[in-house]
Amino acid sequence: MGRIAKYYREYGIRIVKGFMQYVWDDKGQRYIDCNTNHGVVFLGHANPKIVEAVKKQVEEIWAVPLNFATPARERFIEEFSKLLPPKFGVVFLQNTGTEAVEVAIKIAKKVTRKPTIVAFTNSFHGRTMGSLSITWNEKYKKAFEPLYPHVRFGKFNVPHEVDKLIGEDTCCVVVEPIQGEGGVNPATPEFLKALREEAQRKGALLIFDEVQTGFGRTGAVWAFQKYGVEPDIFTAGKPVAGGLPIGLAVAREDFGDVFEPGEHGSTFAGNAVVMAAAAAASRLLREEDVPGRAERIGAELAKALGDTGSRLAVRVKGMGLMLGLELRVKADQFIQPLLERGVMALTAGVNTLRFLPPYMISKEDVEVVHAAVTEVLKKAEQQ
Ligand SMILES: Cc1ncc(COP(=O)(O)O)c(C=O)c1O
Repeated sequence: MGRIAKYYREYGIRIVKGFMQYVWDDKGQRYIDCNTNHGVVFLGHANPKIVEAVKKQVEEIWAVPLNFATPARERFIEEFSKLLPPKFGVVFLQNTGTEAVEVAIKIAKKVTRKPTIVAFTNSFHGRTMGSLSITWNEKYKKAFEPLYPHVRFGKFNVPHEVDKLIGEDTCCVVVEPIQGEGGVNPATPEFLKALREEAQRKGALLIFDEVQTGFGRTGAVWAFQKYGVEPDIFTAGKPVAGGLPIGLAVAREDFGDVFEPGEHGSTFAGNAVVMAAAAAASRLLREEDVPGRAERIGAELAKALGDTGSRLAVRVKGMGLMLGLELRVKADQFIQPLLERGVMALTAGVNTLRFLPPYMISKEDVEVVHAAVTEVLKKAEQQ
């Protein structure tokens, strides 16, 4: 029998079931899911409203190429449009976050005809060759060089260097409003405003990568709405189809016809089952005021994480339900002890424990997470 290639750390746990904010292993142990498949399951595991839409679609039709119209895609665009600020009229459908970034870059290159992409320290944009080229951390990309050569990295959150960074050669500036993998680092409003102004001045497009921040997690539907700064294009992915694979770039209306037939494409993009899930997810997000809920319960989780009393804890970072607890020590040593206490978490950067729970996480769950984090930090202090 073959085996699945290994490039992820494994924790010796076999997950067999999930419902809303919880998953269970094959021994019946329950976990509060603050990992959510790196942020994907923000609307909960097997959320009945999404399950219903998927079941119905599976019995009708699964895959239809973008050459033809389908009711599933029509329902998706109708629901998803209600989540878009007026300036954004066009959606480019993909299957993953990294592809969303790739298509955003392709739009910028075609529109501006310039070569250089500006990105930032501690950025993460994906693992295909284009998105990897604008990812900061050497550990992800060293083995695969040479990558796309025309990339200039600037310092994240340093607004006074932005004018030198963005040049006449720049096709686009790509930035996460809150850096996820890089450490849960929110951009400052001054930084995003400086990028907006300078990109405009130099004829470059501003791209916000909202693959991790987007779709309600930060307390707004899109994180940039918290800043009052609008990009030309933004990406989304992870939670948009409730757990099925999706990635998309959303652009200004006038970029809608930028590609000639053949210049861009993707076999699975717009898959009917994914579209049905994404339509249901978009509707649920609006009807249940998911961003509002993320804001309120996120404030409680942030307070709890800031209240461990441990001298190993530095500070809580992030917004809504995208939260990091920065530590004085490496964070990965705490993932296994937290699993043993029924909490799934992630790391971000080297020293940050990251929490990306579903929006329906309860006050009782927050108390369990607080107790588990407090205990594992206390135990580490004593060693
Ligand atoms: C900001 C950001 N962009 C892009 C990606 C890549 O997404 P995917 O793994 O779906 O390709 C990620 C994944 O973590 C991300 O956080």
